[in-house]
Amino acid sequence: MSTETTTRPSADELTPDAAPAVEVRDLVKRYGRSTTPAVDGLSFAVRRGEVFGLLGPNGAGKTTTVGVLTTRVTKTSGLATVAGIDVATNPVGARAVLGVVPQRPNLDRSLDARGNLVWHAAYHGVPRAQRGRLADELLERMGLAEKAKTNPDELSGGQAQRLIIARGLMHDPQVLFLDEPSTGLDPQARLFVHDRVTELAASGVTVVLTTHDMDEAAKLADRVGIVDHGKLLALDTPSALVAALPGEATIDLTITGADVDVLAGRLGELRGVSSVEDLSGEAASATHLRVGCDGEAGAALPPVLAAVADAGAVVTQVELGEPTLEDVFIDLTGRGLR
Ligand SMILES: Nc1ncnc2c1ncn2[C@@H]1O[C@H](COP(=O)(O)OP(=O)(O)OP(=O)(O)O)[C@@H](O)[C@H]1O
Repeated sequence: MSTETTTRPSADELTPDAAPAVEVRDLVKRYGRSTTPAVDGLSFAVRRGEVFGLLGPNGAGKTTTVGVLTTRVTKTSGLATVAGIDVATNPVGARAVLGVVPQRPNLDRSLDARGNLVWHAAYHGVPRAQRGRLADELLERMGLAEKAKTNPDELSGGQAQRLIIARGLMHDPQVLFLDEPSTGLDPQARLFVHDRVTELAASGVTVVLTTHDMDEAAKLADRVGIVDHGKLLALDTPSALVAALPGEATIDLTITGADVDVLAGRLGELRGVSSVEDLSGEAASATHLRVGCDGEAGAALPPVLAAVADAGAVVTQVELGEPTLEDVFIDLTGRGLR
């Protein structure tokens, strides 16, 4: 009987430079006497320089996974590495290469904004001569230069969040973990944080973010992993996940003046059209047709509109329905509230 061999070296055998930015393998976390594990055999790897989104409903195990990776939570079993460093056997080494922006603000209220940054740098062994300069640079980058001497209690939620991101960057981490970075932010602050994330990734920092915001994930993440009940359900680029979704793009048409059966028949024969449904209510004065498309709704739209015009009908409303990452999320994790 042959023994099974693996050709791929494990992260702990790789030199730190060649290892993935983050790897979890068969990770399990069981809290206390809980019968169901919060993380249940999770495996995934994040490439260097990637923005990786970890998505999942409430209680899916995202924060726990990030907690293990950032050395705040002790794993039950499995492997978790950051930049090739095993976080369980070398937590100090791991903390030197990672930055954390936690879900709940945890600024030191006995220090002002700049003091929080400088103290964090000192904790991480950044030379004294560099701390002040770095703090000023990051306050500037995060739009907080005016708030250097402000106590965290007097910052708005969005300003505090930006300060926490600055703090996470003070020791020049290779991997930055952002747990729901834009929850509670106004649209400007959210955009600002998004721009900083994109900038960080461009400068070579790997970013792992958890979010409930599907638009944020689709916009920022190179790849996303969808987890539920502590298990990985899917992992791919947002566009590949959407493309693999069973379901289709749709064109909803509201029209008047057509023989619906004839029109539906003609539409059904068009290339790119996979289905035609009559959704008109019995008492409706206009006809509502839903046209299912093989590819993108935008590509099927011109021939559909031409066929409607040929049938002598008038279109009063058109709506394109493209599947989104949110549809993928709901498809995989269901509609039930946790
Ligand atoms: N300190 C803890 N002690 C016991 N159980 C915990 C603890 N922290 C989390 N859990 C449980 O572990 C499971 C996963 O929680 P976790 O916070 O990792 O989920 P999440 O995906 O981050 O959720 P959310 O999106 O709501 O932040 C949940 O069932 C939660 O109740």
